[in-house]
Amino acid sequence: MASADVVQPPSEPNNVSVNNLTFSYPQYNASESSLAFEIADFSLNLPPGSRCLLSGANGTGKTTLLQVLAGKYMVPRSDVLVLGRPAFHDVALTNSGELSYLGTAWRREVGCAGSVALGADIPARTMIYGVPDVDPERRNRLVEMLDIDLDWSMMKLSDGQRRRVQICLGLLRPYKVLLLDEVTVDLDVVGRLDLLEFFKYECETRGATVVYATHIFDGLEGWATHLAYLENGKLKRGGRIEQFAPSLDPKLYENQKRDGLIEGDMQNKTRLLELVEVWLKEEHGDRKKREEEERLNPAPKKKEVKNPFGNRHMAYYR
Ligand SMILES: Nc1ncnc2c1ncn2[C@@H]1O[C@H](COP(=O)(O)OP(=O)(O)OP(=O)(O)O)[C@@H](O)[C@H]1O
Repeated sequence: MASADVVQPPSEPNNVSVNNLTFSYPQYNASESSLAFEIADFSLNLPPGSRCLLSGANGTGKTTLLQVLAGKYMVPRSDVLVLGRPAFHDVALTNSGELSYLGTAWRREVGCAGSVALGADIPARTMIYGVPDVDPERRNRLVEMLDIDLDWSMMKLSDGQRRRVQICLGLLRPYKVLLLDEVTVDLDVVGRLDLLEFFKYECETRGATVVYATHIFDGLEGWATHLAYLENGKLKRGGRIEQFAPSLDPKLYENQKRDGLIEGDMQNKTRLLELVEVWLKEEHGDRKKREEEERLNPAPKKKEVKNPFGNRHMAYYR
């Protein structure tokens, strides 16, 4: 057999693959500002089982990136692949539940079962049991873990209780890629840590991948396997977490915990937080300097060229 005919077993594909992605909002008119927001030349690969912390200052593009990964905006097919398939073009990814996105606007988007409004006077049971094709064991586990009382009236819930029901609805089907845009913010500490533990279990046992954008670092030490730090739409730092500090390796963390080398969680929580805090402060200083330079030497106004093919390469000339 000629060597060209030898079929090599395919290497395990990444669950998420972002390849030189460039994206700007379609309606954005860059002629209004020299500080046009754009995700630029962004690449990131996340293998099965990975848990990626998406971090960066306010307005650096975390939500935008998650929404592009979720297939909410059209980008060229090869730029964003989820499970090897184009996130925008392959609608079966979201329809099947293989790709799941839980964002801040999600309250409104999926906060209903059929025609029942989220705030209606119906029990949580109706909402949760209204989702078809769900493994009853998984449903029971989620209801228990999220400490949901199935008799709760959806009309009388606190923000945190309503959020628990919503998270449950979003996790009922076993996703392969889960995109989280700070959905744990309303949860109490125990609820949040239980949920993080559940995600970790799902990644380790089912090879799922989670991308989690958050400003809350409690409990992330020993949880995240990857880190993506964004600065103004660019991936400033990204990759396996231990490359930023060997002590952040989740396996090392587990071993140290087992051997009693980690005294209390507080010491741990600060390592990751301290790392990102330094980057945020650096970025803040750089931005102030840049803004001052731009104030002293304003750039000439740019003129927009209409691009009939969408938003990928917004072209401008002076
Ligand atoms: N629909 C939109 N149209 C145009 N510009 C937008 C839109 N949504 C967000 N932006 C802009 O894109 C940039 C990135 O916003 P994004 O919400 O992705 O940041 P973020 O990192 O998630 O911020 P935060 O940490 O505050 O949640 C901001 O400058 C924002 O003003």
